[in-house]
Amino acid sequence: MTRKIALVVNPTSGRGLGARVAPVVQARLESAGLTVDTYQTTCAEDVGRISAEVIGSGADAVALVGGDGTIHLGAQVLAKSGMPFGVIPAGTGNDFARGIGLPLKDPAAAADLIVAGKTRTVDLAVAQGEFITTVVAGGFDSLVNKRANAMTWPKGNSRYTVATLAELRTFKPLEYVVTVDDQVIETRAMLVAVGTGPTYGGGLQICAGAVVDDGLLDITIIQPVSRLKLLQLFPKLSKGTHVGHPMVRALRGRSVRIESPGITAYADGEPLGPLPVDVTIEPGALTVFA
Ligand SMILES: Nc1ncnc2c1ncn2[C@@H]1O[C@H](COP(=O)(O)OP(=O)(O)OP(=O)(O)O)[C@@H](O)[C@H]1O
Repeated sequence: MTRKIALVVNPTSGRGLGARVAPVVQARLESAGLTVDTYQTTCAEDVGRISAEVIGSGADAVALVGGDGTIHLGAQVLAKSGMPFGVIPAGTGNDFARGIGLPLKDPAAAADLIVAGKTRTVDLAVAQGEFITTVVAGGFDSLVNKRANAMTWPKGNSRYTVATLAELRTFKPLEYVVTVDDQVIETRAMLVAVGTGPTYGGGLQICAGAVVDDGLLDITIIQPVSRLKLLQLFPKLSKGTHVGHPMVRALRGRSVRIESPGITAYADGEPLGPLPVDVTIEPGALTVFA
């Protein structure tokens, strides 16, 4: 019997990349003999609504075209549904896709994984009643995000560089209480991150070494460092060479509470809400083509 795939496209992801790659993916799936129903989302709510409709519609699988925001929205209804779920990376960050080892710049190759039909299950974090597909973090990076979001200039990623430099001028290490399972850690830190996968921010290995299906959360505490050291840390995060550095404390656990007054937590690149935040793990919650 012909497999039927629902292709849910966020055309705005990756500043329009989603719209451009969708026809390529549809053609690839159809040429492999699959039946494809394509749905273009018109707003954020459409991603969950359409994914939910598709689960009961007789489709064999869903494929989402988009970035981490789109995957986050889709995961809210696809998690624990058992519905196999394909990802065509089309965002600016694509950290979920990176974490499960998908081809990031080759939509046809990502489509081929759906054609091949091999699936695996991956863990999701849960925080504030939402499934989180990559990383929850709060600290220096929250303040940079907040500042960057309030800026109208410059456009694009350079806004984050400007915001980082501006925030560095006044930033002081924050007081945290981090509870990992039964272990309570009271510490000053630059930021605390909790992830099921290794990266956020488009490849920064904040939870380097996180394994997406080990049933555990990876916790990173960046200890207080000088402004210069913090600036030096960011390029290291891209390469993952910060691992083992004395300023980086790494732990693993099944539940985490992050507390720090006045700090907003971010999850999958979007604001999640003010700390404190409790994070738990839902092992094997998503079934993905990979
Ligand atoms: N038509 C639309 N369909 C779906 N989402 C939309 C739409 N318009 C705006 N959005 C919003 O776009 C956000 C960004 O999408 P997404 O995260 O997939 O792309 P991105 O930001 O380019 O990639 P990344 O998060 O990987 O950096 C979504 O979280 C959603 O809130």
